[in-house]
Amino acid sequence: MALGARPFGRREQRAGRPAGHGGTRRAGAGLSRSPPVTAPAPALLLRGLAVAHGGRDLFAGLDLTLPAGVFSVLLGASGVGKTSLLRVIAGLDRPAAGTVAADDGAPLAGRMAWMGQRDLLQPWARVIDNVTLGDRLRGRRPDRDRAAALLRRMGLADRLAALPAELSGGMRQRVALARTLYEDRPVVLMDEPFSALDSVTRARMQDLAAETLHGRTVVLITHDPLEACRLGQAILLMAGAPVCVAGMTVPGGDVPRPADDESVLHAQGVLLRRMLDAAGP
Ligand SMILES: Nc1ncnc2c1ncn2[C@@H]1O[C@H](COP(=O)(O)OP(=O)(O)OP(=O)(O)O)[C@@H](O)[C@H]1O
Repeated sequence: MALGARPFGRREQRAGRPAGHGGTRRAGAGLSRSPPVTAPAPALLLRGLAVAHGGRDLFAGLDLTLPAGVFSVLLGASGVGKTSLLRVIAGLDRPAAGTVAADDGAPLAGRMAWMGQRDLLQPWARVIDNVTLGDRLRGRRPDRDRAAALLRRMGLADRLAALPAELSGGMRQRVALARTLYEDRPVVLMDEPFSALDSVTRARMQDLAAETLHGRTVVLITHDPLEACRLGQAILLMAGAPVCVAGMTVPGGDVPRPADDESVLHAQGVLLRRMLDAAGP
């Protein structure tokens, strides 16, 4: 299947089905400290976003809709601003202008889980306690059985009592992924969540994430076109300064798509070509 793309443009690139308009919310409210919820996942409405670092405009008047209940995958060259955008969506950074809102009009605070590039594991806490850390911070009783089940599915059944310093980089990343999935939020923001994993483990964790996060609004940053084509239900390529976003046509089929599917392999090739073109000579 051909992978098309709309031309780069600074204004809205709508990815996925239309969504009703809700109230606006200024980013900066911070990530959740409230109890986990299992609730309908909203679309994310980014309107007029402006972000600058060191006198350079990363975003200027960026409008983007991230559709409800599906995986949106962000790709783009190193330094283009993917993490900066995700941090603004998360409310960790405040944009110079613009808003991030849910299309259902309810506040996003309390509905998001965040997995950054750094695993942020607490060095003194054992693996299972790192996974349930959010519950303990909120004064809730941790569900250790659920945490252990997640860790077992991640191949870490024999590491529940280990300290982070006793783990490999890939193991640490899986613990951080388990912590993110454990939070059970309708909106999940993940910055290169599989980057430290070998190919087999990566494919397995992609499968697990697709299954566990089915129906959630997921925004996932990756440098890997195959990952984008396996998981993406909206695939967004960022380029330029200020950033333009191009919505790519996604391969057909449910996610996770098989890595050896002909349409996935074709789409991966087309996407890589687009990334090379966007990077310039
Ligand atoms: N807190 C900050 N202060 C100053 N400059 C920053 C800050 N955060 C990011 N930048 C700059 O903004 C630009 C975009 O950074 P960002 O981390 O968003 O890129 P990225 O696309 O996620 O890159 P990568 O793929 O390498 O993770 C870079 O030039 C970076 O140096």
